[in-house]
Amino acid sequence: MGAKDPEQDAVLRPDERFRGDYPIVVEGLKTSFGEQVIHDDLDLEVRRGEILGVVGGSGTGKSVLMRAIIGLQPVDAGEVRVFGRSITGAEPDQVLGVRDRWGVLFQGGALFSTLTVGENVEVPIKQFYPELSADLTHEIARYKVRLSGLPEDAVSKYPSELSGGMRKRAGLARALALDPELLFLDEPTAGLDPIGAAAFDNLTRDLKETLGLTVFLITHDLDTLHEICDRVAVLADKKVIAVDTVPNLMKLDHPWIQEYFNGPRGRAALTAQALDELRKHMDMPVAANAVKALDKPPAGKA
Ligand SMILES: Nc1ncnc2c1ncn2[C@@H]1O[C@H](COP(=O)(O)OP(=O)(O)OP(=O)(O)O)[C@@H](O)[C@H]1O
Repeated sequence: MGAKDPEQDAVLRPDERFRGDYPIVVEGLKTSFGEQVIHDDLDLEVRRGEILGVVGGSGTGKSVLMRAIIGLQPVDAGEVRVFGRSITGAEPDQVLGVRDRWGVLFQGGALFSTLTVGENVEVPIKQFYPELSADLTHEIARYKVRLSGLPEDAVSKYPSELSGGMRKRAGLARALALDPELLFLDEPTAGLDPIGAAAFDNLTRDLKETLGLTVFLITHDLDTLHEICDRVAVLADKKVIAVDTVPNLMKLDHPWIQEYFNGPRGRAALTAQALDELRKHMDMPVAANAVKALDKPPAGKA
């Protein structure tokens, strides 16, 4: 548990990266809207350097949990600590030095429609580093847009001029604006075609590996869970009922988990992942034959 780690609760200097084991610790969280209790005694720890997938049925409170962690959701009970600092009940200026260490891609991107992509990325830079020159701010924004896999000319485009996939990447560029250590992604591949979704997954994994990010990733996308998540947290019954790797979760005897991971869509995602692995070894006849067999559409389908 994080409290035993001497680095866990150390106060960070602005130039220092978090070195504790758990950048996010949630203990005994309770949230509600009026009479409707969303979370009750929920615990969660996110490990440094992992991509943690967060899944659960619609309305189980995945987005509300993310909002509670970043301090946008009032909390009835419990505590949220990010980089060892308590977020619950803290005034915004008390968590300065923490808020600029995370980036958030909200569902739908949440870009300002009247600003260009570049200007959108500049917003957090200007907010947290107003002393930077306009030239340097533009340059950083341009770099983040390129890092997110957008072409150079996207910098001067408005969100309405971009495809859905490009808008997600623009939202990601803004989330990366401050060189975060922690990235929150709320359903980043929703609405993308499978090729666009796979490309976004690859980008997330590459960024995690090259920038050393910890990623809190809400998703319904089984391919994403199989392909890039180190562990997955399952929300049900107002709590996180399990956190583990996908293969370990699949062994659990919970009805929702079984239906989700071992149902037809879960099995299809697993087959797709197996095919990807086998395609890397097509020089081996056994792999080539297996790909040929598995790639056939099921009987009765065109
Ligand atoms: N601002 C709000 N006011 C009242 N109820 C809310 C508000 N935001 C969320 N809720 C309720 O909280 C519950 C959890 O919502 P949340 O958006 O976290 O679900 P989710 O697990 O992210 O769902 P989905 O997978 O459909 O996006 C839902 O019942 C929702 O109606």
